[in-house]
Amino acid sequence: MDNQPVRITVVGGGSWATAIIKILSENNVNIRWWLRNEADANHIKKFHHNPGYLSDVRISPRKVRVCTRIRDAFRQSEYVILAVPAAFIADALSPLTAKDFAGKCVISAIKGMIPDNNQLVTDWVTDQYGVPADHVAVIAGPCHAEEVALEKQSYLTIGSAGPDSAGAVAGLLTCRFVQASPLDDIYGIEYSAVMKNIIALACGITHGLGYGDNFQAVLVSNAMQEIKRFVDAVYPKHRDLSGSAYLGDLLVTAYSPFSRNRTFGNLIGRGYTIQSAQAEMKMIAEGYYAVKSIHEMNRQYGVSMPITEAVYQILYEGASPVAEMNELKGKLK
Ligand SMILES: NC(=O)C1=CN([C@@H]2O[C@H](COP(=O)(O)OP(=O)(O)OC[C@H]3O[C@@H](n4cnc5c(N)ncnc54)[C@H](OP(=O)(O)O)[C@@H]3O)[C@@H](O)[C@H]2O)C=CC1
Ligand SMILES: O=C(CO)COP(=O)(O)O
Repeated sequence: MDNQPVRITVVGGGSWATAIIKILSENNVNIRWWLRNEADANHIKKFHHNPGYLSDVRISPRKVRVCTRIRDAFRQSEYVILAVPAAFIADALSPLTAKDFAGKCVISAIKGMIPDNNQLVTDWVTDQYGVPADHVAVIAGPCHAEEVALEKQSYLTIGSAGPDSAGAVAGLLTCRFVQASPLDDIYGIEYSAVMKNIIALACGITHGLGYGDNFQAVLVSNAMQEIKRFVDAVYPKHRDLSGSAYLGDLLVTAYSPFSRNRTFGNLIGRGYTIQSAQAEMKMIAEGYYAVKSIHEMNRQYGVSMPITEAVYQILYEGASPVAEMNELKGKLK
């Protein structure tokens, strides 16, 4: 049996990248970890903790080599995991060419869209770097980095077009406290993951405005139908949206105090401006960017999406959260 460690590149220095490294490090791996910040990289090399995110997580120097030059991080790896918010991934990978990706399986852990052209990250990777579709996968499922840090039992779903690569990636991400399973609905999973962030913003906004659990339950059930309408219109396929990669991820993001999107929405509902909410939160709420992409995409599809539209109006058209949610109230059942 081949006992060589699996060689993996992880791109991103935030909470999800740190949590993924913790999961992977439970297995027989050799990780090259790229982060942009030189001071953070030096701190990790010296003290074996990420100073900015999940700083309780120990980074094993035996398994993880930290790099700030992305080409170094890509050298010799079999798998590349992308975990930088979608708005910054093009910038992070800009020194690379298709040659750097040759032969590698690329896995997006990003739950957002490329804002410049409203593209899914997996499609963008294929277009930009020529990675074949059967070498691309996504990491999905209801899983907050903070709970991974605490080793709380969690579940991930690995989506890919080809079941073989999803199975192999699921094996790498299964450990004492995480169970990962493959699923062959890469686009459905990816769009659902993008959209649940928008819904979590709506949950946060309404919570901030003083709406209660009764309203929230109706909001989330209507949201599930809204996600289904959109995903079925964009990528029709028989899929069971009650699975944990869809409904489970919507629930955890809509209700968990760890959610970046819910927290951002809550600040908006409490009267913060977008700039002050962004300044208050160190972390990135993907839904802020995604709602613009989905709104623009929906010009083509014309799907009824009252929740997404309300969030868009509040975040991009200066609509009052009170008035917008008052209007939404009448559209839910
Ligand atoms: N956190 C979670 O529980 C989960 C997150 N995800 C997804 O993972 C992705 C990453 O999110 P997450 O780790 O939470 O984000 P964080 O907010 O924790 O970290 C953001 C990361 O982005 C980097 N960054 C910020 N601005 C730029 C820039 N202009 N150029 C390059 N890098 C930049 C930050 O670097 P620096 O520190 O140097 O500023 C940091 O490494 C998102 O798509 C998210 O939806 C998915 C599942 C769970
Ligand atoms: O996707 C997530 C949990 O599954 C993380 O969501 P937030 O970015 O809102 O924290």
